[in-house]
Amino acid sequence: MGAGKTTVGALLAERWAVTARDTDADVEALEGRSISDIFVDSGEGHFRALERRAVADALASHDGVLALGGGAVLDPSTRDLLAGHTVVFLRVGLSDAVKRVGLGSTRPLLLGNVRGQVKALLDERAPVYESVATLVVDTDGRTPDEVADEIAAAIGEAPA
Ligand SMILES: Nc1ncnc2c1ncn2[C@@H]1O[C@H](COP(=O)(O)OP(=O)(O)O)[C@@H](O)[C@H]1O
Ligand SMILES: O=C(O)C1=C[C@@H](OP(=O)(O)O)[C@@H](O)[C@H](O)C1
Ligand SMILES: [Mg+2]
Repeated sequence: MGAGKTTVGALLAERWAVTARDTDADVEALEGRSISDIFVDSGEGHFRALERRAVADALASHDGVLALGGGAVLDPSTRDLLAGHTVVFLRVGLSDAVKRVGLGSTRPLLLGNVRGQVKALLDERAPVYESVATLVVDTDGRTPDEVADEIAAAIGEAPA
């Protein structure tokens, strides 16, 4: 969270003249309620099931840049579906992540103790992110445009 997946995904799609999609937005559109409301009213487990389906649907039908939510790749079946795709890990350190999401973050997993939660999630998830990535890009101290430039330069044309 705060790595810039949603923001950089949209910029990259623009550079490549393809469409951008974001699985969080897909889940919200399908459910007609916000991610926060889904967590509060139906629980994280329900959100993860919706997310798993949204990622599978998008990978099957979408031809462009897809931004995932930060917890999506914790699901083993989602990791399997990503095999064969170009997967970019936007790496972010604690300080920049907290600055970007804000101490008053509305992201449900960060409520209460943003710094502590971000640190715990980064520590726990970094190995998983590295294991699924085909490209790792550091984002600390860089603008979304600079990050998108680096990805476009590393990958070249939009991947098939
Ligand atoms: N490289 C960056 N530098 C500074 N701010 C950024 C950067 N990338 C994203 N942001 C800002 O951080 C916030 C979270 O970005 P977002 O794209 O929603 O991240 P994610 O989807 O990974 O959670 C947004 O306000 C966005 O404008
Ligand atoms: O890391 C996570 O578990 C989550 C990240 C969020 O998306 P972003 O990573 O786009 O903020 C969103 O899917 C949800 O709040 C859970
Ligand atoms: Mg996002």
